[in-house]
Amino acid sequence: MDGFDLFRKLGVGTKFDFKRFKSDANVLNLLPAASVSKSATKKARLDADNEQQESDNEVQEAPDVNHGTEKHTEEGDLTVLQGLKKKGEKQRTKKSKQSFAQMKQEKINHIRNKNRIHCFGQDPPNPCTSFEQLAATYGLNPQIIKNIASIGYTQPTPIQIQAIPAMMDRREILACAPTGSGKTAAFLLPIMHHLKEHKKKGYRALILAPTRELAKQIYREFLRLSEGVGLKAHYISKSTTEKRLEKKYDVLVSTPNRLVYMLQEDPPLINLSQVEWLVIDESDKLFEDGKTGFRDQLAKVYQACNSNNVKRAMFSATFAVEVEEWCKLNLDNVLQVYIGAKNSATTTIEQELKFVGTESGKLLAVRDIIAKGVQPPVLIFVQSKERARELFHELIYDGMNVDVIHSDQTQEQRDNAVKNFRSGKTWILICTELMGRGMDFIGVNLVINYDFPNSAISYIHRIGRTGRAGRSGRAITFFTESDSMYLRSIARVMVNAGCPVPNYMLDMKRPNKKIRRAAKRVPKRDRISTVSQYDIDKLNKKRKYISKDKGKSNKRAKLKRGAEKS
Ligand SMILES: Nc1ncnc2c1ncn2[C@@H]1O[C@H](COP(=O)(O)OP(=O)(O)OP(=O)(O)O)[C@@H](O)[C@H]1O
Repeated sequence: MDGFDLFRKLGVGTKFDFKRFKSDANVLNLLPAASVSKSATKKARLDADNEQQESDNEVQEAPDVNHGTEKHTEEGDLTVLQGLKKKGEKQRTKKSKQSFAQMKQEKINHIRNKNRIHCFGQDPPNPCTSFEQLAATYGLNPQIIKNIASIGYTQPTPIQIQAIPAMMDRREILACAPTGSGKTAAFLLPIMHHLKEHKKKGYRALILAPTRELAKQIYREFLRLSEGVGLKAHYISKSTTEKRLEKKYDVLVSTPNRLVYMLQEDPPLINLSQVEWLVIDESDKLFEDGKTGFRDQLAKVYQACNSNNVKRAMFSATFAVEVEEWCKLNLDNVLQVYIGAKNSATTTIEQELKFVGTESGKLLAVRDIIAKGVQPPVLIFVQSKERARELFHELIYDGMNVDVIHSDQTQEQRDNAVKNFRSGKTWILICTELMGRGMDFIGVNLVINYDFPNSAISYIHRIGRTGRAGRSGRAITFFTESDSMYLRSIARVMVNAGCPVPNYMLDMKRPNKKIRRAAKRVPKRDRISTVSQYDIDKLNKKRKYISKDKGKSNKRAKLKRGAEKS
């Protein structure tokens, strides 16, 4: 066994620093030969450089390479070594860069998979998994980071992880994430970052929401997150009509209706030409046509936001194909961010369907649920303001701590209803679709769909008032035979969220187009009353008869008086 063989045996699994132990290598005849093949040279070079990432085999192979027959001078060998080193260094840098990029991408993919983040669009920015990382990467104001911490947000939610970096990069986005998953902060934080400080330029960001209550809630969240930053936000209430207010604020939160009214005044009461960010919350709702939607109003607002550099962001818990198509056509290099499956309910909600037979069965069922004990606050959804009033009268008569909110009330009444429910003064709030979207009442434990929702989308939003921000919640949906044709779509939402549903509901035939269209209209239902519909009809008939009779006797009396006068 010669010196080389001995070296080979002992050197298995070790790395040899040729530079440091050059004289030893020389003695053992281990220095590389100039005539070795290209690949062999590369291996030798990598070993010589004591590269950490090299495999043991390669190290083992190195002496073979050096086992040349040619004799060299020490200087010549050194030159070769240096040349090899330079070449190898480049390759190594390239290789390590590649493997670093690959590792980084794997990490990013892992973060996205773990948080069920799906991105569509060119070059999605890297997700940021902590608020500190946002500060480090984008220079988010430390005061905002402080505010986030004092509110109690310890880490970003999945939509915040991906949508905040996107908006920080000034990307136009379409974002869909489940109810209660923190979409509001996802768009407010980047806006605050871009606007930086108060400027007397007029509104630089506009946020639209379908209801005044939601607009006010977003405004309040903005105040909380931007405290001490100096930015000024304004929420348009009915009384705001003064143009001079404009320069005082940086951010405007409004409903489309109110804004369009102000834009259409002559001269317009508001100027939106400075708007840099336009955020549409509940975008699928605002894109709806007709009486319940805001599509026309939205078009007018777009026209008014006529700055060249306006960026748009759409957020909602539910997805509509029309919105996606519009965004693809009209937004610049749009990035679509979806969390989880599209149009799915939050998985922290325990969902239940309850067959109640008839309309009167609903009243019995709701009384029964409450009598068995519920943990307030509780929200009860009905399909119309008339029914909200009717149910309210029934439950208040039972002595329950209940209130009602609907669009026929004054703004003050509505504000009080929300305030009392938020503060815990009211335990049960009866509401219409008005409260269905976006409202964030902390800790709603139970949502009762007294009237069956007329779409899966409406269902997802209604039940999404509970189980927010990772909390658990419960939703009970009453149904009668007349609701059976819409059962299938709700049952599917439930199954997708992991809730048990009887098979027959899933096997039901999909209603045809005509029925689906009809389903969009509010179905006619019997009055909500302890007195049966039969008795109500009988009572109404009797009332009619009495009033007719009264009319007759009044006529007779008049004639009698006339006769007496003459
Ligand atoms: N990072 C966070 N950590 C903890 N809680 C958060 C975080 N971000 C937001 N929240 C809280 O989560 C709740 C829901 O947030 P938000 O109202 O923005 O939900 P949303 O996704 O807009 O829901 P919806 O679709 O119903 O409008 C709020 O109470 C909010 O304060």
